[in-house]
Amino acid sequence: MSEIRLYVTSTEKGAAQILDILSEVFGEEDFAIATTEVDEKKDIWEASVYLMRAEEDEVRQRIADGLQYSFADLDIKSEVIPDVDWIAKSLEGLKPVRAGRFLVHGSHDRDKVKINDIAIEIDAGQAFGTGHHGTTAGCLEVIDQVVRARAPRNALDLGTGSGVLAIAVRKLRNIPVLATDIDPVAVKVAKENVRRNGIASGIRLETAPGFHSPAFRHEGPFDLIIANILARPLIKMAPQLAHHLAPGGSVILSGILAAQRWKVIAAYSGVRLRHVRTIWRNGWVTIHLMHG
Ligand SMILES: C[S@@+](CC[C@H](N)C(=O)[O-])C[C@H]1O[C@@H](n2cnc3c(N)ncnc32)[C@H](O)[C@@H]1O
Repeated sequence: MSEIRLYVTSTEKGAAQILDILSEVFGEEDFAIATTEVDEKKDIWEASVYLMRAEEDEVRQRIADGLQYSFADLDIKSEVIPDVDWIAKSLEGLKPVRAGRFLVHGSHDRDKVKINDIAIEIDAGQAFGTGHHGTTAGCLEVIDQVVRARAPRNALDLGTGSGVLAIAVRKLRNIPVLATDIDPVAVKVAKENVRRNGIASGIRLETAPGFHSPAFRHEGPFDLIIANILARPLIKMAPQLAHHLAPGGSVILSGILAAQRWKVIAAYSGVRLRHVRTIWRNGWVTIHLMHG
C-alpha cells in the first residue's frame, strides 16, 4: 500500500504553529510530522503528516479540524511518496524499527531484513540507542536525507550511545566517522556493535565529555555533526559545536522536546547556523541546521 503525505504551505512561523497544532492532534500516535523549508527567500514552508493512503480521509479530516481556527484558509494537499518506507511501524517492544531506509533490528530479527533495507543490528544492552526512541528514529531519518543530499566527507556522532547513528552514517557512505560518549560503558558497547555490523574500519570511538578530547582537532572540522543529547547541554555547547563544523556543514540535533525547540534554534542561530528542517516523533523533535 502506498504512503502519502498531506501537507499545507505557510511561512516558517506559520509552519511552526501548525507543527504544534498537529502534535496536539496526533499525540502519541505513530505519524511522522515534519516542517520543511521550500524557499528560503520567499519564506515558504510546508508542514506535512506522513500516512498510508488508506488513512487519508480520516487524517485529512483531523488535520482540517485542527487547523479550523487559525489556518482555515489553507488548502490541504496530498502527494504520493515513492518507494520510501518512512514511518516506523513498530516503536514498541523490541520489534525492528524502520526510519528512513534503515531497519534497526535485534539479532533475533535478522530474517525481517528486506532486500532494500539498510540493516543495523543492535541488541538492547547497556547503552541508549536501539532505534525505538523517537530521538534515535528521528536522527536516522534526517541522516538518510542529509547524507544523500549533501554527501559529507566526514562526520561526528557526539553522544554515540550504542553507536547506532555512527553505524548508520558509515553504512550510507564510506567516510571517516568520529563517535564519542562521556560514558566509557557506552563506548565499549558501541565498539562491539560496530564490529557486529561488519564495519572493520572508519569509525573511531573515544570516551570524551563534550568536545574535550584531542580527537576532535585531529579528525575535524566535520561536514556533518550529529548530537542526540538533551536541549540544555546542546544549547551550552553551541559555540564549540559550531567551531568544529566545516564551512557549509550540517548539524543534526535531537533529544529535544517539541516545546524546547525554539530555544535550541535560537542558540544555534546565534552561532550562524540556519534552521532547515524539524521533524517530530513521539513528542521529541530532531532539527537539521546548516552553516550560513
Ligand atoms: C540519548 S543518548 C543517544 C544515543 C544515540 N546517539 C542515539 O541516538 O540513540 C545520549 C548519549 O549521549 C551521552 N552524553 C550525554 N552527555 C554527553 C556529553 N556531554 N558528552 C558526550 N556524551 C554525552 C550519553 O552517555 C548517552 O550515551
